Amino acid sequence: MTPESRAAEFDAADPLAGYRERFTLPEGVIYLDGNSLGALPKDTPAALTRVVESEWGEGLIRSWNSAGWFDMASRIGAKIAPLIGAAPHEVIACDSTSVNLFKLIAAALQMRPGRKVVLSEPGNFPTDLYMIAGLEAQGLAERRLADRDKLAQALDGDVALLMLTHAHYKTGALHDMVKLTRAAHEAGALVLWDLSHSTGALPVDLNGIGADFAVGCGYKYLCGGPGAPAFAFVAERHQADLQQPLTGWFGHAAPFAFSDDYAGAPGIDRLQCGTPPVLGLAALEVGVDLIAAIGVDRLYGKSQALSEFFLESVMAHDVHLELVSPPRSTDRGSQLSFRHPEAYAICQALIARGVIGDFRAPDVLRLGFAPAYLSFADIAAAARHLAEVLAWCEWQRPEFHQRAAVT
Ligand SMILES: Cc1ncc(COP(=O)(O)O)c(C=O)c1O
Ligand SMILES: Nc1c(O)cccc1C(=O)C[C@H](N)C(=O)O
Repeated sequence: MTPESRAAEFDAADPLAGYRERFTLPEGVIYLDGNSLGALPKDTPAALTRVVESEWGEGLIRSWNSAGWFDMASRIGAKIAPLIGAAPHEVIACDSTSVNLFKLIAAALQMRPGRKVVLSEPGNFPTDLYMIAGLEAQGLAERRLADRDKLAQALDGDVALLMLTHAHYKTGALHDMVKLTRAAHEAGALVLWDLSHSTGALPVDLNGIGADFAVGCGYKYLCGGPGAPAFAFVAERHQADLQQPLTGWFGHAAPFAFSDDYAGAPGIDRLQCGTPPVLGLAALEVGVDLIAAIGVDRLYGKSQALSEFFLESVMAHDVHLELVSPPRSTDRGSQLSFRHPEAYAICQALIARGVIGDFRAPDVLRLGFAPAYLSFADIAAAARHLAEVLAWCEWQRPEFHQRAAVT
């Protein structure tokens, strides 16, 4: 049986197959980069048009109240909450992941006086490490990096915060959230999870594991669009004492009292800073609604099946690439990464064939399997394209070696 005929059987039995129609996917494109920028939900343009033409155009400033603009950040946060095992009042959609990291690292440091170390791992997503560096330059933090198998040992009495990305951006390798959260708490440290590559693709149970803080992107599996607002989670038990450093007026308990003195809002709203980006939030809400309607457990099941089927299909074509993702689907996020010295050119050759994956320096070809809109036929076709690119050394063509600014 060819991968294509197996794919036809899988697609026929796939309960999520119908959701593909809810997304705009260009003809001739197999999109394996939904882990970087999620596809466009078909309902998004109309939702944005409504917000622009009716709420902004007609409602003008009245729409802050009449169209619910004031509550959007917490309303969308509450919709993200069940995807990550949080209570509705523990999540807010705001700012970028980088900015939310800054706020929560600083808040955590303040909650652990006498401790300055923020522990993470080398090779974590750069912005996570850079945000620690920024606080280090202010004299507020001390960065400590330990390889993933040595993290538990590195948790000593100086560590204020353990900060890790659940699904690694490059390899997809998952951390054991339960074990590491427990180890950090036993050492008296707090824990901040970056869920950028998990949210909307695999289930996470923040309250079940007793996590303190979390952040994540809105533009990946949540399909909120380029530059979509991110989200932040603060466990209820920390909300009353949380002091975040970006004390803008939208995080004030009474912004329209216009007082000279800052007083943080009582709950998760304290994490807000300036005026929320209403258009970005409007697009994010459509993506979150759609992903929540499909259900994260079903998405996870399909994501595992897609990546397993991709591996099976490339093997059927006798392709042998070095897999840098964990071989078992239960140990990885919704992606597969392969190492090859010519990974960049291979990625470009695939893009020229309409298979959009991405390259992560220096030598990783990363293929994301966003389960909401990919079919098994896509996977079979992508595997065949990869096999042909390699067999025909298509990547050797000089045009595939010219590097673009954004990869
Ligand atoms: C793990 C992780 N954290 C953070 C980010 C980015 O954060 P921001 O939205 O601030 O660019 C990304 C991707 O860009 C990511 O993969
Ligand atoms: N946020 C991105 C951007 O503005 C341009 C290009 C890529 C991105 C990404 O999201 C990269 C992504 N976080 C990654 O895992 O590599």
